[in-house]
Amino acid sequence: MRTLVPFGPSNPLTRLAAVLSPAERRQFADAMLADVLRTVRAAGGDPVVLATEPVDADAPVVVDDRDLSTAVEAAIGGETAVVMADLALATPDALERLYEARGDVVVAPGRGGGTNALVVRHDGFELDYHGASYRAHRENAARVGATVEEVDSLRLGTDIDEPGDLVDLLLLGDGRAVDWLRDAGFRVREADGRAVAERE
Ligand SMILES: Nc1nc2c(ncn2[C@@H]2O[C@H](COP(=O)(O)OP(=O)(O)OP(=O)(O)O)[C@@H](O)[C@H]2O)c(=O)[nH]1
Ligand SMILES: C[C@H](OP(=O)(O)O)C(=O)O
Repeated sequence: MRTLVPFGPSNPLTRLAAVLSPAERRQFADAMLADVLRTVRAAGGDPVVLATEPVDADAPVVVDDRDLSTAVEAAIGGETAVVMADLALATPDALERLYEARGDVVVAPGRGGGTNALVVRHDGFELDYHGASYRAHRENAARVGATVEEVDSLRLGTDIDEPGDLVDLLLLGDGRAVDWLRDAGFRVREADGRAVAERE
């Protein structure tokens, strides 16, 4: 399935600014993008990077500097998946479940109310990313009479946004992003019975 992978490489991952420098955030974002592209291909998908500026990537790149929802809506055509570039825990199995779910709209919600992955098979469906986009996308589907299927997946539901997400990647990840984190000195430490990510 054609799979758009939105990517904003200019000052990415600002919620990780407390633990990564601007240059490190860009390197880490690139590593996660590479992992997502590889996983999309392994699931049988056909990735297209939808970026705000030209980037080097192992996939065709479409450049559109308009806001995320406008750019995704313009790039969708026919049956299209949208998989965020910060889903560094995504596996081929999880993406296959997304592709195989029926429904005019298929949503994999992210923790905190986001829409981490989508399949759109309905012409009238409007995109509304940021904020509680999961809720907005369900409402937008209902408005145009589109059926919605939800994919309940830890690996699609865990986007890497905040320092607290890094422990999930260190424990469950398997790719360039987790290698980058380890090379940067991040380790899992147990503190008061909880696992936390810490930089050496
Ligand atoms: N094409 C495009 N992709 C975007 C844009 N904004 C964010 N993205 C991508 O959409 C996905 C989810 O966005 P966020 O979680 O907000 O990522 P981010 O902007 O790097 O991180 P924050 O600065 O912490 O919000 C990531 O893959 C981003 O690279 C945009 O304006 N255009
Ligand atoms: C783009 C946005 O990502 P988040 O900021 O929730 O990670 C969303 O999923 O609507």
